[in-house]
Amino acid sequence: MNFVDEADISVKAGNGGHGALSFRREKYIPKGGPDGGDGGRGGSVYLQATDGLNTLADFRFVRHYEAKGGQSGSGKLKSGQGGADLTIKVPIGTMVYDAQTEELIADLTDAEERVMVARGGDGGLGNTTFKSSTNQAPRKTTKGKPGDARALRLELKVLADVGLLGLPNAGKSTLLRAVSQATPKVANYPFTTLHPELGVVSLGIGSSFVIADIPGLIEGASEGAGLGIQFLRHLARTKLLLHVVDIAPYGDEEANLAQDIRTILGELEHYSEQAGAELDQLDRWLVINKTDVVLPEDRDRIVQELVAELDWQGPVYTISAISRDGTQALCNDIMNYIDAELKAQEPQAFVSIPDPNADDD
Ligand SMILES: Nc1nc2c(ncn2[C@@H]2O[C@H](COP(=O)(O)OP(=O)(O)OP(=O)(O)O)[C@@H](O)[C@H]2O)c(=O)[nH]1
Ligand SMILES: [Mg+2]
Repeated sequence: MNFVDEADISVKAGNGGHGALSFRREKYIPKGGPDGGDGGRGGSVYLQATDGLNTLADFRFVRHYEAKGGQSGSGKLKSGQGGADLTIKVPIGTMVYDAQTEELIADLTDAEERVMVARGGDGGLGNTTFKSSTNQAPRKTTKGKPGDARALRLELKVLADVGLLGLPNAGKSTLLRAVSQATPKVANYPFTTLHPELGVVSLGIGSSFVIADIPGLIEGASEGAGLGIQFLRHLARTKLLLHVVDIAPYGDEEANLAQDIRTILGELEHYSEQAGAELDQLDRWLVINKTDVVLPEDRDRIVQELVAELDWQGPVYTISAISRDGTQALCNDIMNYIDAELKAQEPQAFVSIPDPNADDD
């Protein structure tokens, strides 16, 4: 499922420093020649791909980026210092477009790949440059050139880190709405969601992940009941499944949450067998939703009974997606989980093992 995260940013390279107008002034040298230095070049702006980011969420916090200007030249032939370049880190796979012309500037597919998106302005020339046989004391200098300014659109195809799983009407789409800017349809009837939808959850700079909402599953889905199970393949590459459960299915006098949960697990196993996927091996957290419709003491009792009946060993969360009660804590834990997973995947530091046969003197 291709979902494109987008961000609009503007970049401005540094202006060049101005050239200096100056003449040598020293004792015993009454008519010193010109000694005005050139201005420094302005800093350029680069985008660089890094594997530490997986969404464009950070660009919702900072939208404008500016590199430093060059310093002006000065007397004694001193050139102005160049402005420092600015390198903006973007996720691998970011496509960079000029927002005005729609031109594709770069497709940053490799780690550390870098592209200049705004060139720093050239420094101006000091008056020394204009000295000639006919003009020994030029007063001419030039100004630094302005750095490029550009509006950019960044696009990134993202994959879901977390998948929402559950019966129809459990509140999956409501949860996605509560924690991201995505606006999937929510309604009080089964099969409101017909297509998978993704949302970026952003918890601050450098902390974001992607959640996928898919249509609800029902018993027999793996045999084609309801909307079938085809959408489960979208969850195959996620790291974590959130199993969303309605704490008090409306109008269902004999609500049996444990049974509801087993139904979904059964379908998950069926699907994994059929498709050769290992969805049933993914980590799964229980997210008991709609806690606002029961009393707190009932909530705790229901959850305790449920965990005991299922012999559930994994994490359990109680939330109200509609009032956003508990959703922040859930997202924080997901972020920590994903960060820990990423760390575990990083190659281990090289360890050198001493050669036991080496001479030891
Ligand atoms: N009281 C209450 N109602 C909720 C809560 N979360 C969702 N709902 C309601 O439950 C109904 C179903 O919500 P959806 O988010 O559409 O459920 P879904 O799981 O996406 O359903 P499908 O797309 O059909 O699979 C809607 O009427 C929501 O307003 C909650 O925390 N509390
Ligand atoms: Mg839905």
